[in-house]
Amino acid sequence: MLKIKDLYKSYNIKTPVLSMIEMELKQGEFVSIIGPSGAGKSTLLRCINRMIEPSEGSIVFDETEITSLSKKALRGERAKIGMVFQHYNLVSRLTVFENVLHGRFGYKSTLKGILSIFTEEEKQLALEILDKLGMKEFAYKRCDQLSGGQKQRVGIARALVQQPKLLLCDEPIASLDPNSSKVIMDHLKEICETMGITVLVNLHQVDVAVKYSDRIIGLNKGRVVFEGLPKELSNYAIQDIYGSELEDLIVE
Ligand SMILES: Nc1ncnc2c1ncn2[C@@H]1O[C@H](COP(=O)(O)OP(=O)(O)OP(=O)(O)O)[C@@H](O)[C@H]1O
Repeated sequence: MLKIKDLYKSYNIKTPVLSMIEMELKQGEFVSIIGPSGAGKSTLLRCINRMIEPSEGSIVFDETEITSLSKKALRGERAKIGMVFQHYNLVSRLTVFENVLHGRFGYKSTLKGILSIFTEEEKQLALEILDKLGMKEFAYKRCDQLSGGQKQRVGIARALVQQPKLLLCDEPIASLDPNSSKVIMDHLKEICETMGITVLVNLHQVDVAVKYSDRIIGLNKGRVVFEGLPKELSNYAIQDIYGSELEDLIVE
């Protein structure tokens, strides 16, 4: 359902941040991308929905070449790709319910979006998803009154209300404590397994990637240096992925 070929991205002419990226995801897979800080994980994720413009290469999602789409056509494809952010990206003065409904903007005309006109079905869907994530009782609370873990569940609900085929999660647990992290990862795994939504998640924690993923991709300096099953992630592979950063960690 997603096929990336020969993807390059450089922010300046000198050094590419991503080089020769090749990867494929199947429908319903749970795949993690791991790698040291600056390896290009966020850039890769954001190239997929063109929040960042790739420099070269092909990204075929759901049989559509994403890189050559016009702005209007891209909007339609983006609606099928949900995104979850490390810092949630919620409007803190609005309620949980309002934030979740923002996930429907991709399906609306600009005017209906500005006026926040949503159908009864859309409102029902938002409440059902909040219920699934254990957040229905908070629906009419302002988002600035929530804990980090609760905010992230709202972020996931906003992505799910898009009824996406693919969920891109950019370090969704990097700002959370271990208990909240587990709740979020369990929800993402369940969404993948029960709804058949493909989940691609950037993670800093190797143990979490091993526990939850069907497959792991290791990035170092913008290149894929590992791709395999969690059980294939040997100490050598971890060394390849983390390189000198791993040595720094051991010294500490
Ligand atoms: N807008 C930008 N302009 C210039 N360089 C950028 C920009 N965004 C990212 N970079 C650079 O691209 C490289 C990859 O950054 P990216 O955020 O994709 O890595 P990452 O693996 O997600 O890192 P982290 O785990 O710290 O978030 C870094 O060297 C970063 O400084």
